[in-house]
Amino acid sequence: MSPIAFLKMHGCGNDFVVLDARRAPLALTPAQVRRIADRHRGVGCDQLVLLEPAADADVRLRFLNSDGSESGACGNGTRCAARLLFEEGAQGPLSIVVGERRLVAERLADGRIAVAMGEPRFDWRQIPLAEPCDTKALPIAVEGLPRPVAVSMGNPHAVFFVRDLASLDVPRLGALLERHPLFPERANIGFAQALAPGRFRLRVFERGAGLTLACGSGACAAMVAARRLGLAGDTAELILDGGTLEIRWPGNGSVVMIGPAAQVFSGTLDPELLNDGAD
Ligand SMILES: N[C@@H](CCC[C@H](N)C(=O)O)C(=O)O
Repeated sequence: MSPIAFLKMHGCGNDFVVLDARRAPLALTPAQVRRIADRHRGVGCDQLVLLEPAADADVRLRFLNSDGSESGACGNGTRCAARLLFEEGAQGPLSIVVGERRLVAERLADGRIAVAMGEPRFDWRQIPLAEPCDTKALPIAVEGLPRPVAVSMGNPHAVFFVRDLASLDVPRLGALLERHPLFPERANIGFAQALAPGRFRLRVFERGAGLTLACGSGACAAMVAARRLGLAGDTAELILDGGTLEIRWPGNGSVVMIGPAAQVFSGTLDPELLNDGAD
């Protein structure tokens, strides 16, 4: 196998290995994904972003978590891929296909990327949940936490609104809740604290990647959940460990996420890293 070029990018510290499969198809096994994402023996990242050709859009994106699993959404990864296309000379707005969803990305005058992430879903089957229940207050009772809100942004999220985020052991609680029996496909677990009207502190334990510095779809889910509970208006600032995202959602239609996307370095993957006998 010949060396494969990659780009290292991040959005608010949520980091990605970006691989371009628009001209030559690239099929990676979960074990290969895990080796590339390994922070000691590979390049290291929270997710791999695969750019693929799309007949009726600018690009199709696939997102692979560091544990090798695939996700139907990744907000920060979408902004990074959009930035790459803009750097290549594409003129916005960009049409981006992710699974069944069609997203739209634009570059703002201040350099930030805005992505219309599609409509949030609230039906228990769409999250998905293991059984019918009120998605505004899931029947999960863990260590005195309030009941979480469930939202699908193309991937499953549960958001807990807490009083004191700093006092929570997010890695431990996240790992416990990601695999709660109510989530047949596991879930991304967000912990949000209201700081002021329209401002929230948020930490997300991501399905398949653990605690990350930022989760774009998690920020969208938290804002939508806050609005559903009457805790937010049409826009909110979500302050994550690695930076701030602005989220807009007027109560219907697509959720718009605005934030930075950065390029860090480029390189080539040694074919040995992709050798499935290398573990
Ligand atoms: N970091 C992402 C979300 C990546 C996928 C997620 N871990 C999942 O499995 O659904 C983001 O910025 O949205």
